[in-house]
Amino acid sequence: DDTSNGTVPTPLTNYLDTQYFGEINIGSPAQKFNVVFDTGSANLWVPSQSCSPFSTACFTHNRYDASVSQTYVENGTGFSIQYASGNVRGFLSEDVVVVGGIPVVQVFAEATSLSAMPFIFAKFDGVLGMGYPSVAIDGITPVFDRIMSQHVLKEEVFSIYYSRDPKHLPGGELVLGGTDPNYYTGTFNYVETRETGKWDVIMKGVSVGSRMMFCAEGCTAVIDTGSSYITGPASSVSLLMKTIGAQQDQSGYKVDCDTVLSLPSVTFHLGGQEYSLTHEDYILWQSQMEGDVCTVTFRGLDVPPPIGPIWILGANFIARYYTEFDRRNNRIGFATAM
Ligand SMILES: CCc1nc(N)nc(N)c1-c1ccc2c(c1)N(CCCOC)[C@H](c1ccccc1)CC2
Repeated sequence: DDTSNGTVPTPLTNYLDTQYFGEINIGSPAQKFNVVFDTGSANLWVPSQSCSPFSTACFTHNRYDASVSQTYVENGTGFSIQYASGNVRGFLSEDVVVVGGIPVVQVFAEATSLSAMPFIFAKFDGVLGMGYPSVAIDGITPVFDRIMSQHVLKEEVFSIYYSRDPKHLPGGELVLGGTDPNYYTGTFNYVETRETGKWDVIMKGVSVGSRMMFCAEGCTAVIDTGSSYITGPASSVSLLMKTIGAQQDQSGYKVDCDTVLSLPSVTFHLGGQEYSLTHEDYILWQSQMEGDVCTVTFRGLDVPPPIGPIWILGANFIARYYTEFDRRNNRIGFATAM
């Protein structure tokens, strides 16, 4: 954790190209936790030692034990957070949190109940929200804001690299204070955030092959490191899936693996640039007992107004486009990932 040049890397683990998480420490002595660094939320929570033994998802993960930490400060305020895929309830505590070697005194939540679906599938323990303070539950100052106020970072930005192949090490990297040229080529193209307070931008359209099919009049896109997939309004995604010949089953959309090579690219128009994903980027090809299964990593999700309708560009987009989140200039930069 070399903060001498003001940039701090944290290696991430890539689980099946669908979950990316890195290690943080909480308390003294240090208690280790795997967390998703999540631009779609702005709170830190980890499972609590005091979680109910009936909460399977809590019980199968590392749990924070306040009673053994010399730097623990009691708070006790209630906490509840809702994600697109699951909710978490608990209470607030305060302790020293260390990210990439930088210590901050942080108010965070001890989770006492996690919705079994889908947290039983979580390979990570908790979530470290990298969103703006304006979306933080209970008005808690987020971790990155606490780090910025220490003035140890070269720039008030953070960047995310997600690898596209679980065998490729590291599975990813978070950089606080800058970017890591080892993981991108070319220059960054920037898009202003739509309203300061969220990591979202105006998208100018979504094309399939050369045809502009959705969002032609403009729409909102959230750049969300906490989502595995790309989501869009259910009607749009279902038309997109029909166009590429995908069938929907209970676990999402599938295509016949021998049609994969002929699938069209899907292009997202952000700022002055077109960001294309090919079948390499949006098909999850898994060889299973009953043969190969090709899952399309798009999901329909209708987010109710006033926030929705929105598109969420998640891990499969970020794996193709190395992303810099710039708090100084309220903008998001994309470069081609290595
Ligand atoms: C990181 C928190 C979060 N933040 C935001 N903004 N959006 C969402 N959707 C999540 C979220 C909540 C819960 C889970 C999740 C993600 N998972 C995905 C990790 C993505 O890692 C990058 C896993 C999963 C496995 C199976 C099927 C669905 C989901 C475990 C469960």
